[in-house]
Amino acid sequence: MKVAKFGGSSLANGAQIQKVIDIIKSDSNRRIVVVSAPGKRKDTDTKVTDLLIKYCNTVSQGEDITGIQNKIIKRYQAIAGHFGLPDTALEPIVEGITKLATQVFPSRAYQMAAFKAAGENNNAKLIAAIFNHQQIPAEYLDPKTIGLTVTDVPDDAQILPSSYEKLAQTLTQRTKVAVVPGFFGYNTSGEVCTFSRGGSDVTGAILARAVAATEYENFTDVDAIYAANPNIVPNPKKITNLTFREMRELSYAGFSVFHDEALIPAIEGKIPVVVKNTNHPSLPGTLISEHKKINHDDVVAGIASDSGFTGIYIRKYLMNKQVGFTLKLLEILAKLNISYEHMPSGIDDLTIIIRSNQLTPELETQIRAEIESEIHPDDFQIQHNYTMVMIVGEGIQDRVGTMAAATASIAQAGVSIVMVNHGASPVSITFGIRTADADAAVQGLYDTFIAHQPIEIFAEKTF
Ligand SMILES: Nc1ncnc2c1ncn2[C@@H]1O[C@H](COP(=O)(O)OP(=O)(O)O)[C@@H](O)[C@H]1O
Ligand SMILES: N[C@@H](CC(=O)OP(=O)(O)O)C(=O)O
Repeated sequence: MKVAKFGGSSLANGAQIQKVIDIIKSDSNRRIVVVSAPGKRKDTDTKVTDLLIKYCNTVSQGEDITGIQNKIIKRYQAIAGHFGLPDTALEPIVEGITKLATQVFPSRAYQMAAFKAAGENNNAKLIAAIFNHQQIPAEYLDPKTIGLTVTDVPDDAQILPSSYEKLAQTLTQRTKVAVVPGFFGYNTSGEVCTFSRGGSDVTGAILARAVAATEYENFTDVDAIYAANPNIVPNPKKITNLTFREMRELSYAGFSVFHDEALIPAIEGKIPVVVKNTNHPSLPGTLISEHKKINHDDVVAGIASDSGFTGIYIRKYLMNKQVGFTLKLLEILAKLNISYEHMPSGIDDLTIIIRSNQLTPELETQIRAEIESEIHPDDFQIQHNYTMVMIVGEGIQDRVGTMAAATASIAQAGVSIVMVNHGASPVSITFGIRTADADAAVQGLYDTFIAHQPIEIFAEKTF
């Protein structure tokens, strides 16, 4: 059995959904279909999820909702119209979207989650109706009915491991194609909680693990995963094969084509993931699996970059002799509910790198005050606008000369490196770069490691 997830770009209008129908018809193993909300029809368009966020804000502010409500309903109407669906098929969708405005929620965060989730939920209902209309026996399945229970975090939920058993029971041995909305589940009290943005990939991976699928197919709008973001490097090379570890690092560091958290269920269940193009489904795409054949000339599989990081820099002489120093620092962050991403350290210096979106000006003031009073640093700075640039490849750690080639190529691009994290992961090296310089660094690394392979590797050394 295969689980096929279709992203917003594959479901943006009737013509795209026709391609989805053809894909489902062409392989009877595709039994579970996970759908996103309708995405952008062209660059200047707005995703339905973003329209729903606006809708929720308009409701909260007590403003006139007619315009935004109609805009959302029209997206579904246009799709239904393309397939000549009867009005009765659209009624529950119109009702669902209209009802949101008057529903009462335990808090603003749950309200926003329910609005966002309505994008995928109504699309799944509509697509199940279209499948049936096109003689594909299909049924819409609510994440609540199938047992997709998640942690109680309205906009960044995680699957509860105990869900897998119920999901396996409810999803296997169905005679019809199951159409499941991506992006959300329910907490144990029955409230909608979404995954983070792009999280329909996560739903697909969870269901694939639950049913021990032979493959998790992730259909999108590119022929493969490229060795660098095509919005940064023109015409990058396609990647045929990646390991789970490589993909996890690349998606964490900015390969937005596949959600980084979606790798976890795939890794746990050893489910091969294939990223394919809905517009060219006969192309092989990129296979992500536990192992891959290592080509010794390919030191680096991909180069990713992600902006939006902040460094908290601390210098404290004899930090290395102080028992519990780092613990004290991390306790301050934990108390303020801040998680960290990286923590490179020297003898007297330490930088904690966090996602900038966790900070508010008030929190920053609080961090400053707590660190000054608890730690008494000799120097202390909060530095914004970091971008993490990462080179990723199996065996990178063991190839003598990789770091030298990487730093030389960043230098040749005229970029200075603010931070390096090498050795923590056996498959990646991370460079902290000023955001204004990040694209130049990515291009430089791409030219060295991907465009002009093979690079000179002096030897391979393992422990
Ligand atoms: N390394 C990469 N390879 C391929 N696509 C990438 C890469 N990095 C970023 N992307 C972007 O990811 C997009 C696909 O992801 P997304 O927009 O979330 O699709 P979907 O709507 O199918 O979920 C591509 O159109 C591309 O712009
Ligand atoms: N619609 C949600 C979830 C998602 O995964 O969408 P997409 O498949 O279009 O990236 C979002 O925009 O975040």
